[in-house]
Amino acid sequence: MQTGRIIQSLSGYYDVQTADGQVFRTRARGQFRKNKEKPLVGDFVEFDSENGDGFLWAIDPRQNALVRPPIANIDLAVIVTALKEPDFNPNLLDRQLVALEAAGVPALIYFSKADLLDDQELEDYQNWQKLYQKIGYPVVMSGPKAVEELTPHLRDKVLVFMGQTGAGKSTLLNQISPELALETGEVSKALSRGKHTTRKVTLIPIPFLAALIADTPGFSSYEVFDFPVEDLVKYFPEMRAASVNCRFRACQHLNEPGCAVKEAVSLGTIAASRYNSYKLFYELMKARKPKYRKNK
Ligand SMILES: Nc1nc2c(ncn2[C@@H]2O[C@H](COP(=O)(O)OP(=O)(O)OP(=O)(O)O)[C@@H](O)[C@H]2O)c(=O)[nH]1
Ligand SMILES: [Zn+2]
Repeated sequence: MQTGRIIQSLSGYYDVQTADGQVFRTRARGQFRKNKEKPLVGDFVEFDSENGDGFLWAIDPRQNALVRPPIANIDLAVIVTALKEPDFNPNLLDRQLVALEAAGVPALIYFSKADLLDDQELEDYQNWQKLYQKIGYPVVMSGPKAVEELTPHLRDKVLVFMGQTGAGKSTLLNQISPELALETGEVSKALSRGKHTTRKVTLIPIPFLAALIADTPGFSSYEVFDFPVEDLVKYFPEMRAASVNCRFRACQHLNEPGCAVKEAVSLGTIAASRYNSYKLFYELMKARKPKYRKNK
């Protein structure tokens, strides 16, 4: 028995890389299908391989996983957010942050197109940068120092890049590693060609960072949250922290008296924009039709 990480899946085959860099093509054992357990790219697995015929025997417990792209054990998601063209949308950024918090995936915010801002705008955006940094998210602004600033955050990690179309993902990848940008571009083009194209998921190495990056970007615009609305506050770290002081244990931080979250918003220690996102998502989640399918 050997252990390794799945670095590619294609038509029911899983390519597993061992610590010494060797790659073995494997198939999942029938027991996985029976248990409705599906190996994901990024999974650490136990497998054996003889004469090129490999089988997966077990999947190690996952640290986290995303649906889009279907990758497990992600160390960092880089959210690429344009400051201009399209205009910065804090709501969209918060939506992506909440989805990542809910999935247990650490996030870094990359603000692209800072060069398109005038001095006044740049000052405003430095305030956004501070706001998110204070919550605990690393924030990097585009510019000549961006790659240098990003490098320590990316080293040795399994990465997913996400962000709206036109946000600047390819441009950033190109700055980090030109060969990589080319490769991802080609792969995503191949993927979008048609529904009948075989679904392939790959982690591509970035040798100088000793990192791996998913070849497909994460979700971009609208994402339905699939957790109970009561949990929403947990995924706003600064609100979660404040909410322990709410008078009522079941406080939803809307109209309840003695709400420590609203108090913090009025004092300015929690940003109004973040609270607005909370309220908006809350309303959207309340308004959606209940789903009767069992979540597994
Ligand atoms: N001025 C400026 N333009 C940028 C920057 N980043 C990206 N752009 C431009 O914005 C446009 C979109 O950038 P891309 O890198 O293709 O965006 P993307 O996120 O990969 O978009 P999709 O491939 O559609 O998902 C291109 O015309 C880029 O040249 C930046 O930092 N400054
Ligand atoms: Zn409250």
